[in-house]
Amino acid sequence: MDERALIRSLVPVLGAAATADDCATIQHGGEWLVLSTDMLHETTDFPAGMTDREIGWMAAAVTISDIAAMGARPVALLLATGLDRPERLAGITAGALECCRFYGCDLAGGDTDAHTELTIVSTGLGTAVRPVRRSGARPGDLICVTGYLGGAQAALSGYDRFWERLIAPRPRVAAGLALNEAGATAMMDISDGLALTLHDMLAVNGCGFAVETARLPLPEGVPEGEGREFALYGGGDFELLFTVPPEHFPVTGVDATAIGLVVDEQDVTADGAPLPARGYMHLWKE
Ligand SMILES: Nc1ncnc2c1ncn2[C@@H]1O[C@H](COP(=O)(O)OP(=O)(O)O)[C@@H](O)[C@H]1O
Ligand SMILES: Cc1ncc(C[n+]2csc(CCOP(=O)(O)OP(=O)(O)O)c2C)c(N)n1
Ligand SMILES: [Mg+2]
Ligand SMILES: [Mg+2]
Ligand SMILES: [Mg+2]
Repeated sequence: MDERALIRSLVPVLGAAATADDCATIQHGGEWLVLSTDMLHETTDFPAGMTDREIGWMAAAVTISDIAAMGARPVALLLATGLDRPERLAGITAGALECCRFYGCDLAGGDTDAHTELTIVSTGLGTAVRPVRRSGARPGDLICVTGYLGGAQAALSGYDRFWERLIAPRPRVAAGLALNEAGATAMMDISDGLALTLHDMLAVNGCGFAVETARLPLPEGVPEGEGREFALYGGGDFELLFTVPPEHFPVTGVDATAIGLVVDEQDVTADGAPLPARGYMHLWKE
């Protein structure tokens, strides 16, 4: 059993909307509230060598990234920490606070508990006049990504100069807001690799995604074949994947690359061949 299959099993129980986007959305007054929560564990999410401060930054960043992915502005974050050792709380909180301040978000509360494995749940609130959803892609739109892909996986594979990229994700909040303003039709963040993310988009759109691998922005100094594997199937980059009508791209102030086209045929392809839904996923033993 994998995480995606398990989440799909919730659809008949909760309805499709509960699992359709990076954030839950609630209409409130003249705007929308967006809400996201993410759980991180020491063994699966915090590579050995990370400091508690870096762990705190990462925990806040993954949630702020989901808010950015809606084209929303982060407002407040709650941090629930299950601690294996009580002395870790100070460093974790300092790191999360640093990240929140950087993005203009209030670290407004949380919860503290004892736990065998360090486990952090960060829950974030943001606002948008009109959130950008994962659905909304239209045939003829460009498929684009911000920044470059594969850096976090390059670090995990021994390319030490990408270490910062792995441990200190930089949510693309300003880009998300600008892309919303510029008319992006669909958006999500790339936490689990480009291929899996495109398949997540496919699941909620009535069209398909055709990518050209020669266009992928890759980690500099990594051999091209390896860099492409990292970009397609490695997790932890936290860039934005979005679709946008060609006449609205590029967007001033947003570092992004067009990597393909939204097409009628409901499939994800790379260079014309089906792209497998492979990437970073949590698994359970059968
Ligand atoms: N246990 C759960 N109950 C309800 N909704 C869930 C649960 N797990 C995941 N989801 C929803 O499924 C979608 C996909 O989750 P996830 O892959 O974690 O998204 P993201 O990578 O953006 O955090 C999200 O909309 C999330 O809110
Ligand atoms: C051991 C390890 N592998 C990979 C990463 C890079 N990384 C950080 S968060 C993340 C994925 C996001 O985690 P997940 O629980 O799937 O969150 P979500 O997709 O819900 O945002 C990855 C791959 C890491 N930090 N540590
Ligand atoms: Mg996301
Ligand atoms: Mg999540
Ligand atoms: Mg994930």
